[in-house]
Amino acid sequence: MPTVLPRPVTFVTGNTKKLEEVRAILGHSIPFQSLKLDLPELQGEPEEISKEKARLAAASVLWCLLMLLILKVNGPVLVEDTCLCFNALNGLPGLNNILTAYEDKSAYAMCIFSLSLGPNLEPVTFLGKTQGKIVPPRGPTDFGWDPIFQPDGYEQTYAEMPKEEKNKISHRSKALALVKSHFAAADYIFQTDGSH
Ligand SMILES: O=P(O)(O)OP(=O)(O)OP(=O)(O)OC[C@H]1O[C@@H](n2cnc3c(O)ncnc32)[C@H](O)[C@@H]1O
Ligand SMILES: [Mg+2]
Repeated sequence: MPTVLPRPVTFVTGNTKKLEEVRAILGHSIPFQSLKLDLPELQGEPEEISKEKARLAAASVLWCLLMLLILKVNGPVLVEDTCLCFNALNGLPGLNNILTAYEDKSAYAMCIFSLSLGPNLEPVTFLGKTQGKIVPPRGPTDFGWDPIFQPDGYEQTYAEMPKEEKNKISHRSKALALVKSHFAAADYIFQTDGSH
């Protein structure tokens, strides 16, 4: 039985840069709209989010928020949480300068999308990771920690790369590839009134 979705997928974020990337990566692959809302930071104290597991647990708190958003949006909702995790600090997201004390500068960028299709349906999560290392900042400073993250196999930081290049290899694009396959495989029908 196909699942009928009454609206396009609403991506909720307070971060314009994130939205730009999601838009560019998704293109027209799924019916999509956005809602700018400052989502509460759900992680709590930094120590609590030091482990990937805890991060995933935080995602379950996010599920509750998703339910509220679904009622607000009255359709499928997609949200995303990102972190830059340092291997020397056991996956702890945190300040670049802490790392100067460690020889191991390896890190990974991680993105977790949560998709909720309706109040009675279990949310689905999609995780994308890109391995790299922390370097002294290089490139434009308009998006978070992009200047200090250099992905493995590249001489440029995320910030120095052309956007299309980052969007090909990023944590976000890997997670969104899973979102796209999910939609390609699922039996969803988007209801439209023909006006768009
Ligand atoms: O409303 P939301 O979607 O939560 O937006 P946010 O800005 O709070 O985003 P996160 O909590 O997911 O991200 C934590 C920080 O990481 C930054 N960030 C997220 N994705 C990034 C990326 O691809 N490159 C660099 N910095 C990024 C972002 O600017 C935040 O300062
Ligand atoms: Mg946030």
